Amino acid sequence: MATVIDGKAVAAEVIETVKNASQTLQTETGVTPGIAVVIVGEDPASQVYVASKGRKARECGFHSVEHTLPESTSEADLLRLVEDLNNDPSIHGILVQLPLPSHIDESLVIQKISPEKDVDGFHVINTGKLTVGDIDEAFVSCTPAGSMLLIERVRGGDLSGLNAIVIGRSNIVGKPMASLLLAANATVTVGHSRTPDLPAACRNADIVVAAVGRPEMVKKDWIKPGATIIDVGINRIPAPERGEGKTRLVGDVAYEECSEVAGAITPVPGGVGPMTIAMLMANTVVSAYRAAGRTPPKF
Ligand SMILES: Nc1nc(=O)c2c([nH]1)NC[C@@H]1CN(c3ccc(C(=O)N[C@@H](CCC(=O)O)C(=O)O)cc3)C=[N+]21
Repeated sequence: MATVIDGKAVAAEVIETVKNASQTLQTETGVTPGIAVVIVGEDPASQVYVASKGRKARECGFHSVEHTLPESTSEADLLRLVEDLNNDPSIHGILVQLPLPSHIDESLVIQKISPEKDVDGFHVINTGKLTVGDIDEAFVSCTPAGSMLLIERVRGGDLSGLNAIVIGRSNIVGKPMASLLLAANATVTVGHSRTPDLPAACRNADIVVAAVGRPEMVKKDWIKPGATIIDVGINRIPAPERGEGKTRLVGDVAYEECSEVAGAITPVPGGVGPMTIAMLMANTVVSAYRAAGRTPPKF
Protein backbone atom coordinates (compact mmCIF):
# COMPACT_ATOMS: atom_id res chain seq x y z
CA MET A 1 0.00 0.00 0.00
CA ALA A 2 1.16 3.49 -0.87
CA THR A 3 2.41 5.98 1.71
CA VAL A 4 -0.10 8.82 2.08
CA ILE A 5 1.59 12.18 1.45
CA ASP A 6 0.22 14.53 4.12
CA GLY A 7 -0.08 17.86 2.32
CA LYS A 8 -1.80 19.43 5.30
CA ALA A 9 1.19 18.70 7.54
CA VAL A 10 3.77 19.92 5.01
CA ALA A 11 1.67 23.05 4.40
CA ALA A 12 1.62 23.71 8.15
CA GLU A 13 5.46 23.57 8.16
CA VAL A 14 5.60 26.05 5.27
CA ILE A 15 3.17 28.37 7.08
CA GLU A 16 5.36 28.18 10.21
CA THR A 17 8.40 29.26 8.17
CA VAL A 18 6.39 32.09 6.59
CA LYS A 19 5.16 33.25 10.00
CA ASN A 20 8.70 33.39 11.39
CA ALA A 21 10.04 35.16 8.30
CA SER A 22 7.20 37.68 8.45
CA GLN A 23 7.96 38.37 12.13
CA THR A 24 11.68 38.82 11.42
CA LEU A 25 11.05 41.23 8.55
CA GLN A 26 8.62 43.23 10.67
CA THR A 27 11.09 43.49 13.57
CA GLU A 28 14.13 44.33 11.46
CA THR A 29 12.62 46.66 8.84
CA GLY A 30 9.13 47.59 10.03
CA VAL A 31 7.68 46.14 6.83
CA THR A 32 4.51 44.05 7.20
CA PRO A 33 3.85 41.74 4.21
CA GLY A 34 0.58 42.74 2.53
CA ILE A 35 -1.67 40.71 0.26
CA ALA A 36 -4.71 41.80 -1.74
CA VAL A 37 -7.24 39.29 -3.04
CA VAL A 38 -9.69 40.46 -5.68
CA ILE A 39 -12.85 38.52 -6.42
CA VAL A 40 -15.39 39.43 -9.08
CA GLY A 41 -18.85 37.90 -8.78
CA GLU A 42 -20.62 35.77 -6.25
CA ASP A 43 -19.50 32.19 -7.01
CA PRO A 44 -19.86 30.45 -3.61
CA ALA A 45 -16.87 28.12 -4.16
CA SER A 46 -14.68 31.14 -4.92
CA GLN A 47 -15.88 32.87 -1.74
CA VAL A 48 -14.75 29.84 0.28
CA TYR A 49 -11.21 29.90 -1.20
CA VAL A 50 -10.93 33.63 -0.68
CA ALA A 51 -12.02 33.34 2.95
CA SER A 52 -9.45 30.61 3.64
CA LYS A 53 -6.69 32.65 1.97
CA GLY A 54 -7.58 35.63 4.16
CA ARG A 55 -7.51 33.45 7.28
CA LYS A 56 -4.06 32.02 6.44
CA ALA A 57 -2.72 35.50 5.63
CA ARG A 58 -3.72 36.82 9.04
CA GLU A 59 -2.27 33.69 10.66
CA CYS A 60 1.05 34.61 8.99
CA GLY A 61 0.85 38.14 10.43
CA PHE A 62 0.16 39.73 7.04
CA HIS A 63 -1.83 42.81 6.25
CA SER A 64 -4.68 41.31 4.21
CA VAL A 65 -7.30 43.08 2.13
CA GLU A 66 -10.16 41.63 0.12
CA HIS A 67 -11.93 43.40 -2.71
CA THR A 68 -15.25 41.79 -3.58
CA LEU A 69 -16.65 43.34 -6.74
CA PRO A 70 -20.05 42.71 -8.37
CA GLU A 71 -20.36 40.36 -11.35
CA SER A 72 -21.22 43.42 -13.49
CA THR A 73 -17.83 45.11 -12.86
CA SER A 74 -16.34 46.43 -16.11
CA GLU A 75 -12.92 45.38 -17.36
CA ALA A 76 -11.78 49.01 -17.16
CA ASP A 77 -12.76 49.27 -13.49
CA LEU A 78 -10.97 46.03 -12.65
CA LEU A 79 -7.83 47.20 -14.49
CA ARG A 80 -7.96 50.46 -12.51
CA LEU A 81 -8.15 48.54 -9.22
CA VAL A 82 -5.14 46.43 -10.23
CA GLU A 83 -3.26 49.62 -11.12
CA ASP A 84 -4.07 51.10 -7.69
CA LEU A 85 -2.84 47.93 -5.97
CA ASN A 86 0.33 47.97 -8.11
CA ASN A 87 1.00 51.48 -6.79
CA ASP A 88 0.13 50.73 -3.16
CA PRO A 89 3.38 50.24 -1.18
CA SER A 90 1.58 48.36 1.62
CA ILE A 91 0.66 45.57 -0.84
CA HIS A 92 3.32 43.01 -1.87
CA GLY A 93 1.07 40.36 -3.39
CA ILE A 94 -1.96 40.69 -5.68
CA LEU A 95 -4.24 37.76 -6.49
CA VAL A 96 -7.15 38.15 -8.87
CA GLN A 97 -9.32 35.10 -8.36
CA LEU A 98 -9.98 33.12 -11.57
CA PRO A 99 -12.16 32.47 -13.46
CA LEU A 100 -13.36 36.02 -14.19
CA PRO A 101 -16.78 36.75 -15.72
CA SER A 102 -16.81 36.17 -19.49
CA HIS A 103 -17.02 39.89 -20.39
CA ILE A 104 -13.55 40.42 -18.88
CA ASP A 105 -10.33 39.44 -20.69
CA GLU A 106 -8.47 37.36 -18.07
CA SER A 107 -5.13 37.60 -19.80
CA LEU A 108 -5.32 41.39 -19.98
CA VAL A 109 -5.99 41.60 -16.22
CA ILE A 110 -3.21 39.15 -15.29
CA GLN A 111 -0.66 40.94 -17.46
CA LYS A 112 -1.66 44.22 -15.79
CA ILE A 113 -0.46 42.94 -12.39
CA SER A 114 3.04 44.14 -11.66
CA PRO A 115 5.35 41.07 -12.06
CA GLU A 116 6.96 41.96 -8.68
CA LYS A 117 3.54 41.55 -7.01
CA ASP A 118 2.32 38.60 -9.09
CA VAL A 119 2.35 36.04 -6.25
CA ASP A 120 0.19 33.69 -8.35
CA GLY A 121 3.09 33.46 -10.82
CA PHE A 122 0.76 33.89 -13.80
CA HIS A 123 2.42 36.91 -15.47
CA VAL A 124 4.46 36.13 -18.62
CA ILE A 125 7.55 37.64 -16.96
CA ASN A 126 7.31 35.05 -14.20
CA THR A 127 6.38 32.10 -16.44
CA GLY A 128 9.21 33.21 -18.75
CA LYS A 129 11.77 33.23 -15.92
CA LEU A 130 10.62 29.77 -14.87
CA THR A 131 10.90 28.45 -18.42
CA VAL A 132 14.46 29.71 -18.91
CA GLY A 133 15.48 28.27 -15.53
CA ASP A 134 15.62 31.49 -13.46
CA ILE A 135 13.57 29.75 -10.80
CA ASP A 136 14.94 31.70 -7.84
CA GLU A 137 13.98 34.96 -9.56
CA ALA A 138 10.48 33.90 -10.61
CA PHE A 139 7.26 33.70 -8.72
CA VAL A 140 6.22 30.13 -9.47
CA SER A 141 2.54 29.26 -9.73
CA CYS A 142 1.45 28.04 -6.29
CA THR A 143 -0.04 24.63 -7.15
CA PRO A 144 3.00 23.40 -9.12
CA ALA A 145 5.37 24.91 -6.54
CA GLY A 146 3.53 23.13 -3.73
CA SER A 147 3.39 19.88 -5.69
CA MET A 148 7.14 20.09 -6.26
CA LEU A 149 7.78 20.48 -2.51
CA LEU A 150 5.78 17.30 -1.91
CA ILE A 151 7.73 15.45 -4.63
CA GLU A 152 11.01 16.60 -2.99
CA ARG A 153 9.86 15.09 0.31
CA VAL A 154 9.34 11.69 -1.32
CA ARG A 155 12.01 11.51 -4.06
CA GLY A 156 14.53 14.22 -3.16
CA GLY A 157 15.40 17.33 -5.13
CA ASP A 158 17.26 15.64 -7.96
CA LEU A 159 15.02 13.56 -10.20
CA SER A 160 17.82 12.43 -12.55
CA GLY A 161 16.99 9.12 -14.19
CA LEU A 162 13.28 9.34 -13.35
CA ASN A 163 10.40 9.59 -15.82
CA ALA A 164 7.62 12.03 -14.96
CA ILE A 165 4.29 12.60 -16.63
CA VAL A 166 2.14 15.68 -16.22
CA ILE A 167 -1.42 15.02 -17.32
CA GLY A 168 -2.90 18.37 -18.34
CA ARG A 169 -1.32 21.32 -20.15
CA SER A 170 -2.87 24.41 -18.56
CA ASN A 171 -0.85 27.59 -18.24
CA ILE A 172 -1.36 27.69 -14.47
CA VAL A 173 -0.60 24.07 -13.57
CA GLY A 174 0.49 21.68 -16.33
CA LYS A 175 3.06 23.81 -18.14
CA PRO A 176 4.79 25.27 -15.05
CA MET A 177 4.75 21.80 -13.44
CA ALA A 178 6.57 20.38 -16.46
CA SER A 179 9.17 23.19 -16.25
CA LEU A 180 9.82 22.49 -12.56
CA LEU A 181 10.21 18.74 -13.14
CA LEU A 182 12.57 19.40 -16.04
CA ALA A 183 14.63 21.79 -13.91
CA ALA A 184 14.94 18.94 -11.36
CA ASN A 185 16.36 16.72 -14.16
CA ALA A 186 13.32 14.47 -14.65
CA THR A 187 12.51 13.21 -18.13
CA VAL A 188 9.14 14.83 -18.67
CA THR A 189 6.10 13.91 -20.75
CA VAL A 190 3.12 16.25 -20.95
CA GLY A 191 0.01 14.19 -21.67
CA HIS A 192 -3.35 15.63 -22.69
CA SER A 193 -6.64 14.86 -24.43
CA ARG A 194 -4.91 14.28 -27.80
CA THR A 195 -2.22 11.93 -26.48
CA PRO A 196 -2.63 8.63 -28.37
CA ASP A 197 -2.22 6.16 -25.48
CA LEU A 198 -2.28 8.01 -22.19
CA PRO A 199 -2.44 4.87 -19.99
CA ALA A 200 0.70 3.50 -21.67
CA ALA A 201 2.53 6.84 -21.32
CA CYS A 202 1.52 6.95 -17.66
CA ARG A 203 2.75 3.40 -16.99
CA ASN A 204 6.28 4.58 -17.88
CA ALA A 205 6.24 7.27 -15.21
CA ASP A 206 7.95 7.17 -11.81
CA ILE A 207 6.15 10.42 -10.98
CA VAL A 208 2.57 11.15 -12.06
CA VAL A 209 1.06 14.62 -11.70
CA ALA A 210 -2.64 14.59 -12.59
CA ALA A 211 -4.09 18.03 -13.38
CA VAL A 212 -6.96 17.62 -15.81
CA GLY A 213 -10.09 18.24 -13.77
CA ARG A 214 -11.70 14.89 -14.61
CA PRO A 215 -12.89 12.98 -11.55
CA GLU A 216 -11.00 9.72 -10.92
CA MET A 217 -9.71 9.48 -14.49
CA VAL A 218 -6.35 7.88 -13.65
CA LYS A 219 -6.86 4.16 -12.94
CA LYS A 220 -4.83 1.46 -11.21
CA ASP A 221 -3.62 -0.13 -14.46
CA TRP A 222 -2.08 3.24 -15.52
CA ILE A 223 0.32 3.21 -12.57
CA LYS A 224 3.87 1.83 -12.52
CA PRO A 225 4.40 -0.07 -9.24
CA GLY A 226 6.05 2.21 -6.68
CA ALA A 227 5.26 5.45 -8.57
CA THR A 228 4.70 8.76 -6.76
CA ILE A 229 1.25 10.20 -7.51
CA ILE A 230 0.45 13.89 -7.07
CA ASP A 231 -3.27 14.50 -7.52
CA VAL A 232 -3.99 18.15 -8.33
CA GLY A 233 -7.66 17.63 -9.13
CA ILE A 234 -10.38 18.92 -6.81
CA ASN A 235 -13.72 17.72 -8.19
CA ARG A 236 -17.03 17.85 -6.37
CA ILE A 237 -19.18 14.88 -7.35
CA PRO A 238 -22.61 13.61 -6.22
CA ALA A 239 -22.46 11.22 -3.24
CA PRO A 240 -25.97 9.75 -2.92
CA GLU A 241 -24.59 7.15 -0.46
CA ARG A 242 -24.20 10.04 1.98
CA GLY A 243 -27.79 11.10 1.54
CA GLU A 244 -29.85 12.90 -1.03
CA GLY A 245 -28.18 15.92 -2.63
CA LYS A 246 -24.87 15.27 -0.81
CA THR A 247 -21.51 15.65 -2.57
CA ARG A 248 -17.90 14.71 -1.91
CA LEU A 249 -14.49 15.84 -3.17
CA VAL A 250 -12.43 13.54 -5.36
CA GLY A 251 -9.23 14.06 -7.30
CA ASP A 252 -8.30 13.21 -10.88
CA VAL A 253 -6.94 9.87 -9.62
CA ALA A 254 -9.00 6.82 -8.55
CA TYR A 255 -7.46 6.99 -5.08
CA GLU A 256 -8.37 3.64 -3.50
CA GLU A 257 -7.32 1.42 -6.39
CA CYS A 258 -4.20 3.42 -7.30
CA SER A 259 -3.05 3.28 -3.65
CA GLU A 260 -2.67 -0.48 -4.07
CA VAL A 261 0.08 0.02 -6.70
CA ALA A 262 1.71 3.40 -6.03
CA GLY A 263 4.63 4.03 -3.68
CA ALA A 264 3.20 7.32 -2.43
CA ILE A 265 0.05 9.31 -3.16
CA THR A 266 -1.56 12.61 -2.19
CA PRO A 267 -5.15 12.46 -0.87
CA VAL A 268 -7.98 14.81 -1.88
CA PRO A 269 -8.72 16.79 0.19
CA GLY A 270 -5.61 17.27 2.34
CA GLY A 271 -2.97 16.91 -0.37
CA VAL A 272 -2.09 19.58 -2.92
CA GLY A 273 -4.88 22.03 -1.94
CA PRO A 274 -3.39 23.15 1.38
CA MET A 275 0.04 23.41 -0.29
CA THR A 276 -1.38 25.85 -2.86
CA ILE A 277 -2.45 28.27 -0.16
CA ALA A 278 0.81 27.82 1.77
CA MET A 279 2.87 28.65 -1.34
CA LEU A 280 0.77 31.78 -1.90
CA MET A 281 1.82 32.93 1.58
CA ALA A 282 5.43 31.93 0.84
CA ASN A 283 5.47 33.96 -2.40
CA THR A 284 3.97 36.95 -0.58
CA VAL A 285 6.59 37.00 2.17
CA VAL A 286 9.32 36.63 -0.48
CA SER A 287 7.87 39.63 -2.32
CA ALA A 288 7.88 41.70 0.89
CA TYR A 289 11.54 40.77 1.56
CA ARG A 290 12.49 41.89 -1.96
CA ALA A 291 10.58 45.16 -1.55
CA ALA A 292 12.49 45.79 1.70
CA GLY A 293 15.81 45.03 -0.02
CA ARG A 294 16.40 41.88 2.06
CA THR A 295 17.36 38.39 0.94
CA PRO A 296 14.19 36.30 1.07
CA PRO A 297 13.93 32.86 2.70
CA LYS A 298 13.97 29.79 0.44
CA PHE A 299 11.11 27.28 0.33
N1 LIG B 1 -5.88 33.56 -9.17
C1 LIG B 1 -6.18 32.37 -8.63
N2 LIG B 1 -5.27 31.70 -7.90
C2 LIG B 1 -5.58 30.50 -7.33
O1 LIG B 1 -4.72 29.86 -6.66
C3 LIG B 1 -6.90 29.97 -7.51
C4 LIG B 1 -7.80 30.72 -8.27
N3 LIG B 1 -7.42 31.91 -8.84
N4 LIG B 1 -9.06 30.29 -8.47
C5 LIG B 1 -9.58 29.09 -7.79
C6 LIG B 1 -8.49 28.09 -7.57
C7 LIG B 1 -8.81 27.01 -6.57
N5 LIG B 1 -7.79 27.09 -5.55
C8 LIG B 1 -7.74 26.27 -4.43
C9 LIG B 1 -6.78 26.38 -3.44
C10 LIG B 1 -6.78 25.57 -2.31
C11 LIG B 1 -7.77 24.61 -2.15
C12 LIG B 1 -7.79 23.76 -0.93
O2 LIG B 1 -7.07 23.99 0.03
N6 LIG B 1 -8.62 22.71 -0.89
C13 LIG B 1 -8.79 21.80 0.25
C14 LIG B 1 -10.23 21.37 0.38
C15 LIG B 1 -11.21 22.48 0.44
C16 LIG B 1 -12.64 21.97 0.54
O3 LIG B 1 -12.92 21.13 1.41
O4 LIG B 1 -13.47 22.43 -0.30
C17 LIG B 1 -7.96 20.55 0.08
O5 LIG B 1 -7.67 20.19 -1.08
O6 LIG B 1 -7.64 19.93 1.07
C18 LIG B 1 -8.73 24.46 -3.12
C19 LIG B 1 -8.70 25.27 -4.25
C20 LIG B 1 -6.96 28.14 -5.82
N7 LIG B 1 -7.31 28.76 -6.96
